[in-house]
Amino acid sequence: MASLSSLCSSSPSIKSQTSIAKPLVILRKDSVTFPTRFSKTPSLVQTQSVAREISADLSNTNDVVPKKAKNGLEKDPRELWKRYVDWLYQHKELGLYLDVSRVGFTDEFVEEMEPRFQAAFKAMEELEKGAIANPDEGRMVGHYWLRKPELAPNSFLKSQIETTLDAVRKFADEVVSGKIKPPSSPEGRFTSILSVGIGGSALGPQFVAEALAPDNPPLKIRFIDNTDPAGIDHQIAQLGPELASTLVVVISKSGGTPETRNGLLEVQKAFREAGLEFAKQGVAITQENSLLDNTVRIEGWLARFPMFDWVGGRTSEMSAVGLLPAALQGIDVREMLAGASLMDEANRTTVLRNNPAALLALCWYWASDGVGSKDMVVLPYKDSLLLFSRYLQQLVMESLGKEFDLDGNRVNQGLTVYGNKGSTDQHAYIQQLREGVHNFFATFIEVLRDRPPGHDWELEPGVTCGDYLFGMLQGTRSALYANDRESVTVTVQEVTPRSVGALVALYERAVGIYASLVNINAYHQPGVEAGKKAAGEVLALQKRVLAVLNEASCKEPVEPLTIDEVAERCHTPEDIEMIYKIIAHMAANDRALIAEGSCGSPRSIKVYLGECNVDGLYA
Ligand SMILES: O=P(O)(O)OC[C@H]1O[C@H](O)[C@H](O)[C@@H](O)[C@@H]1O
Repeated sequence: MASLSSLCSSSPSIKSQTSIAKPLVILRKDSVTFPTRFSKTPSLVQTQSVAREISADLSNTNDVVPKKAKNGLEKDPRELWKRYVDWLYQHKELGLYLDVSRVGFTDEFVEEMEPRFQAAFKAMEELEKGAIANPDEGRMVGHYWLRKPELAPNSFLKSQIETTLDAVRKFADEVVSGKIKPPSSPEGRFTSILSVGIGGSALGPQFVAEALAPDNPPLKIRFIDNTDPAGIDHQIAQLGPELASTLVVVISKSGGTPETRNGLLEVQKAFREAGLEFAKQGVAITQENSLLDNTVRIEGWLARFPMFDWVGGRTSEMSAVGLLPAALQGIDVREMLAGASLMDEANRTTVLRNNPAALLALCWYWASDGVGSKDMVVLPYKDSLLLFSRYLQQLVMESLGKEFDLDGNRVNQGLTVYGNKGSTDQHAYIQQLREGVHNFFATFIEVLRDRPPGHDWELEPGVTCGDYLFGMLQGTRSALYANDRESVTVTVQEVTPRSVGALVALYERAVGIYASLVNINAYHQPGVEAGKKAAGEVLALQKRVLAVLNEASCKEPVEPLTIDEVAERCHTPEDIEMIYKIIAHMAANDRALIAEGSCGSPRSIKVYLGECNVDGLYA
């Protein structure tokens, strides 16, 4: 007897690009006359239409059904089943399903949005052909070409993509095999990766490492993704003598990001102190002729791989940025690319119902009124997908969080993303989601396979740990919906390079389509420049404060200055608060005020402050 499990089986894949789905089947054949039209593989449209007939049969009952919720959300279980069947997207070859039935968009809304979706599909088609889809920076947007190089608008780009992929895989193979080895390490091979990068140069590799790294990878990866000295020290301390067999992969598209540069300088210092030659263990992934690229060439590092200006940081997981760290951990990058490519293909259809990325964009628009009025809570019910929401935070919020639209109107757009994992988060903030302020919609990521075949274990008769996890997801989904909280569910068979590649591609495309719906440029990030500029100004002010304090503390007797006087001498009285904070931070770190030779021996700022009556300062 057929069963619902056939919906989830990963039976031999049907060789077709799009979502040929095994039809939904009903457990008890007598509950519905199952159409006999499935003698051949149905197209999705057929499946959908037949599914509509199935659900129509189901709705012919005499049961008393609850009234629809005030906001129009369907609450009748039979109608919900019909909606579930009617709208379920199935990609049979990927074994990936998207359930949008718990988002209450109406048929009228879908009809109303159709022209915008067709425009979005057209824009996406032009983007893939090489249009300047990032007009603010005058750039093409080519991350989809990374998994289908023949899509690239010219042979040079195609060749760059293919050559880089070959070089990444060859290098990784030679490191893992020991053909490329560190100059002096007892193991005689590289055993660790220390990735130095931030933002899109870290979040993708971190997400994929957590999701896909085997229990005993050929090289174990750790990350320096911030300019926190204590964090850097911690990573280097954990490496200890293993620094000698560590491959340092410095990732920076611009090659000039301060945090990454600082991390590199700190790591190079650690290498010097350990008597190791950094260049022989250093690899860079950066744009041609960037500051980092030039450093690599001058210092003769072990290897460098290019980043392309038409790939953004937040969409670089399928470039060398993501593929090199993954391959070094023994992850099958071809499978990642294949999963992404299959998902891309599915997302090229202009039939909204058959386009999973468009369906996601539809749900986002409906749920957040096209203005980000509700947050997207991402809840993967799988430990290994813990970092998916952090990855999506940059992909979604750095793409959609924009002040102006493409016509220059101030829109302050965005879509807030947060979440960790289920069922763990049920013990943290689900209380508020269920009963508190209704300012979100949920995204459940369901992984059907709990453990590798043959490894399952019943912790009570007929029940496994995975059943609990499944039950918690379904229970939370139902409990939220019962209180009118909407959700989508993305289901994959298991966490594999292919399904992870597909998830990355699904959300990259959904962001791009959604951006078209709300008329914004998803591919630039003007807002981050403001923060970087302001940080630079703080450091410049700190230099002036140091000069003023150096001079004052050099005098005999020492010249006590008030905060006001320091600000006056820095010629920026309006920066008095920042000056106060700068001095306090330096005092907390007991910074030396006077460099050797300028005026006596180095003296601690604390000593100087102790000799002054600089009022109001931290102790
Ligand atoms: O890769 P990098 O050039 O070092 O940039 C790292 C990150 O810097 C900025 O924060 C950008 O907004 C991100 O999109 C980028 O991923």
